[in-house]
Amino acid sequence: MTGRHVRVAAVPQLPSQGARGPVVAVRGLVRTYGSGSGEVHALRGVSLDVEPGELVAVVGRSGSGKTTLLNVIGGLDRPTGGSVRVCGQEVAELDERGLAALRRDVLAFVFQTFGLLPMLSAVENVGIPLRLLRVPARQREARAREVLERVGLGAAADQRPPEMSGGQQQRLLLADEPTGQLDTTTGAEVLDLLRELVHTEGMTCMVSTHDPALTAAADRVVRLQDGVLVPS
Ligand SMILES: Nc1ncnc2c1ncn2[C@@H]1O[C@H](COP(=O)(O)OP(=O)(O)OP(=O)(O)O)[C@@H](O)[C@H]1O
Repeated sequence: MTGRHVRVAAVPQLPSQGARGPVVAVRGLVRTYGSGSGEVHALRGVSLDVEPGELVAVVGRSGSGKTTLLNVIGGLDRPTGGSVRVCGQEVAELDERGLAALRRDVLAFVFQTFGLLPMLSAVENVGIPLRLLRVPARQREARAREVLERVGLGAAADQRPPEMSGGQQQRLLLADEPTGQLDTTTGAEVLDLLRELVHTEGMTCMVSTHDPALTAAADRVVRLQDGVLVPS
């Protein structure tokens, strides 16, 4: 899978993040692609709650609907039926401005590699492709700083992307196979950072993964099979 693209729609008024109840409440979620003989039933009635501060791993075979589930929860894709509430807000009711506000204030996405990993500093993010090429750490950092200087971001090198500054509690991180294409060491680092965000900063996190180490670290594992949740 690849990160599919953002379609943004506006209820800028999001409910208070201090509100009680689950961060994510999914009910009878259906997502069907195409029509007629080409219909694909990616999600066929999924219901699920994610409580504040939980790290939930979504597992299942390739094509079982993991990415679709995260994309619909994050408002990157629209449901065909059912309901998704994030911090009490029905995501399908949000228009472009509302979804933009949701992303700014409540949730963050991590896609498979190469996207910005919100928990890493700018210099670490820029260094990811070099890391995958096994460029040694010092060289990697020097090159990443040079690139940031060149684009006028030298001063931001050690900052994390602002939307993840950690100032807010009860933020939702949706991560689609965050360790999918990383080597074991880098994958373990990302996993440590995820744990830290959830356990010390109180974030709520849903990850889709095929990675047993990530599954083992989760508070709860939910399994998708052909678009439905099955006992894991
Ligand atoms: N935009 C789309 N148009 C048509 N079919 C799609 C689209 N997005 C997903 N699908 C189909 O929906 C089903 C679920 O796909 P999805 O990417 O959610 O699975 P996944 O569990 O994330 O797989 P992977 O582990 O390979 O990432 C698959 O059959 C896929 O081909």
